Amino acid sequence: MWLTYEALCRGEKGPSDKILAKLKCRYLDNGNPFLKIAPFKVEEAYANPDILIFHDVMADDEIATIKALAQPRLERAAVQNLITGEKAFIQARISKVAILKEFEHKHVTDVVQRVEDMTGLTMETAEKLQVVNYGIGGHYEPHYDFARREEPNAFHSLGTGNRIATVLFYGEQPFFHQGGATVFPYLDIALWPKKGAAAFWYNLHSSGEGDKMTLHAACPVLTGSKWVSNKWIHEAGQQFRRPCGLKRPPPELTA
Ligand SMILES: O=C(O)CCC(=O)C(=O)O
Ligand SMILES: [Fe+2]
Repeated sequence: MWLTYEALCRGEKGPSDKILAKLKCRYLDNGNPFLKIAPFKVEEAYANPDILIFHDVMADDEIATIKALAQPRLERAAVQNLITGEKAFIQARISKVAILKEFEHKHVTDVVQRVEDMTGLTMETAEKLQVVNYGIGGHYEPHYDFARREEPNAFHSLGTGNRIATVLFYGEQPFFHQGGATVFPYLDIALWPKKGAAAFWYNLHSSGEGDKMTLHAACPVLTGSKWVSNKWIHEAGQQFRRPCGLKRPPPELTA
C-alpha cells in the first residue's frame, strides 16, 4: 500500500485502461429545477466505489473570501487520539486548518448550500467547513475519514453518527503535478487538484459499514501551496436521501 501511495503521488501509477474505459462525464441535476438550467459538470474518477469530480463548483471570489476568512485563524492541524480522544499533533498530518461557520459570510452559506445541491444530502448534521492550507512538504498520510469499527466513540460527542461522505473543494493547487494530489492507494487513482473543482465520495457502504477502499491521502506539496476546504457529511438525517441497503458488503471491503 505504501509503495502504491508514493508511486501515485509521483504520478507514476494510474488505473488500468479497462477501468478508465468505463468512466464517464455527465451533467447532474438531482431532479432540482434550478439545476435543470445550470447542471453540475461531473467527472467519474472511479466507479464502485464512486469517486466523483465536480467541476467549477467554487467561484474565484468565493475562494478568495474563504482564504481571507481562514488565513488569520489558521492553526496547526491535529488528529484525535483514538484512546484518549484528545487532540494530537502527528508527523502524518502536516497542514494548517481553520473552521468557518456557515453564517460568517454569504459565500460560505452559498458553498454549503451547493454541497447539499451536489450530493442531495442534508447539511443539518454536517461538520462546519474546514479550510486547510498545505505549504511545501505539507501532507496527510493514508487515512480514513470515517470512524472505524475499533473507534466507535470517535464522533460520539457530535451525536450525528459516522461520516457518511466527504466533499473536498480545491482552492489552490501546487504547480502542475508538483505534489499535492489526493490519492487512493487501493484504487490506484490520483486526483490532481484543480482550482474550483471538488471531489466527492461516500465513506460508508449503504449498510453503514466503512468502505475500506476509500483509504486516501494528501501527497506532499513540492512547490507552491495547496488550499482545500472539506465538508464532512454525517449519517443522521440522510435516511430518506440515502436509504440503507439491504445487502451487506463482503467483510474484506469493510473497515
Ligand atoms: O487535501 C487533500 O487532498 C485530502 C485531505 C484529507 O483527506 C482530509 O483532510 O481528510
Ligand atoms: Fe481525508
